[in-house]
Amino acid sequence: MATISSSLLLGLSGLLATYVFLHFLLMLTQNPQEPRALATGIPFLSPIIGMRKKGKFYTELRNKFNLPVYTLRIPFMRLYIINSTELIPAVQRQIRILDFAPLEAKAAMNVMGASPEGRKILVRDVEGVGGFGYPILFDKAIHPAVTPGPMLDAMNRLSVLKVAETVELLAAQAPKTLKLFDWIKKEITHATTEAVYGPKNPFRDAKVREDYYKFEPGIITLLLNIFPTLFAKESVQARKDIVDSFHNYFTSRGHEEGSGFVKAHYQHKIDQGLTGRDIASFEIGGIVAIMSNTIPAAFWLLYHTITDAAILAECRKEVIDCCKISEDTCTLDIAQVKASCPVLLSILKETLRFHGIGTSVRIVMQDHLLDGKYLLKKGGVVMIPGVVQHTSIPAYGETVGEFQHKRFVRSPGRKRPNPVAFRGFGGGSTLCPGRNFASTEVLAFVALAIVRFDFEPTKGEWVFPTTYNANMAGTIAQPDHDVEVRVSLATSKLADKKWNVVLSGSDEGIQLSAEDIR
Ligand code: HEM
Repeated sequence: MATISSSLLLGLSGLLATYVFLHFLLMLTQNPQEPRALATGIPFLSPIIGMRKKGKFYTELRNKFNLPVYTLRIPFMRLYIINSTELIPAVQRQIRILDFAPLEAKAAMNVMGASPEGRKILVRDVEGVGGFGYPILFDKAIHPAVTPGPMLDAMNRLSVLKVAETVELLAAQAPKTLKLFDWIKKEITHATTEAVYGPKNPFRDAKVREDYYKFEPGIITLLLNIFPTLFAKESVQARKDIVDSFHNYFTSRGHEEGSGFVKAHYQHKIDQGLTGRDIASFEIGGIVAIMSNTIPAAFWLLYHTITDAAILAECRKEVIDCCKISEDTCTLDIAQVKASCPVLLSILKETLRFHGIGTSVRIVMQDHLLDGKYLLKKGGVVMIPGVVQHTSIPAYGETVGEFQHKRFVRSPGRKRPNPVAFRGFGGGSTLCPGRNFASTEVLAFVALAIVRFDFEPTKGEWVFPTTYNANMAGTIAQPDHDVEVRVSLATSKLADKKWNVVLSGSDEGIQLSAEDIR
């Protein structure tokens, strides 16, 4: 008994000594000018434990301490968490001091599975740019292809055409019971990849589609490099198979018949010196960018539009008002939908706000005094959790916890939400370059679905899907379970018309981020 007690005592004293040591280590290495360190209960470990709560961890700390910015200390790393909307522009202005490129290069290395030569290209210096030239020059290389104008119109025209074909096919089969998320995943994958990759689209092969869906859940394990061959075995194998298909695509010059986007991306890879299978490996990043958020965004936009009869009626009217009706044909120009359906557009933004789980990150390249006040130390990571902004009462008012379909409709006398607090497409140097392409596609999809069909839940009532298990690699949470619906043709004066869906050219983008608002 005496032996047990003394061993226990020894153990407890050891624990206490470690605790005291870590506590002092944290205090002594935390500069008073740095943002205050929080979650220090168990030094260096409490933040890791807290992060298991995902976004809730950051909103709880924001609500409890109400600090503009704070520090989380984890082993060998400082995380600076931004709460204040006003500090975001100060972070985003320091493009190379608070830089995403080194993190992007590291993430790309782990997720894409490039060769040693490809990895070197990701991090090497480029004349006139400096280190990490590959990710830094990437945005510039693809900019013309994804910015409003003829190249983007051509890519979007194809995606609109594919979406219209999907809707036509379902109209021919209606009434029909289907699982909403499953259907959207299939159809958005098809429309998006056809528009980007053209007639030799590797995603036409069902095996490639299945490989992508197997690959996606392992992204975080790959990103953090936690023994991926052990813990993300299926993902690693699926990635290899996707790379094989894309290697064939590029070697048979499939990209030459694809969009301006895939051509520009390919040219960037060649200009930066990539060769062989690395050209296909690096495409993994492009595939994740075009797919991971577009599918859940389309699902939630449709879900929020069809589950409330009043909202559905309002949105339907907006879309029908855009239709040009001749004797037997109904022509819908999606450019008109983008310009003249403010409620539908508002639901898209509210969807991205309400279901947004993304975090913008930057690495501190040299000691920096943020906003002249807060010391950020070299090597630290700045994080802007979208969920903190999206639940901010100062930015969105007391109704912030509700889904308000007209929140983003601009009208005189109504205070508009602070645009900087909308992080659906990120912001600053990492603002999503695909936002116009993706938004046009999902708006077209939902606009057509709601004018052509009625949706009824087979359970008799709508059961709002939870998102507890959402994959944190995405920016929009995926639903935990699917929603089964009975789809029938909508009864309206347009029901027996032939549908002609077009996209006229436009140099105007949609106002999707603070950067788009002039
Ligand atoms: C509704 C669908 C989409 C959403 C919600 C979305 C959102 C985002 C967000 C939040 C980021 C990160 C921003 C940050 O870290 O600050 C991002 C990055 C990116 N997105 Fe999207 N995205 C979507 C679709 C697309 C599509 C279709 C494309 C391609 C055509 C695309 C291309 C990219 C690229 C290349 C980046 C990386 C930018 C960089 O690191 O500089 N996205 N997106």
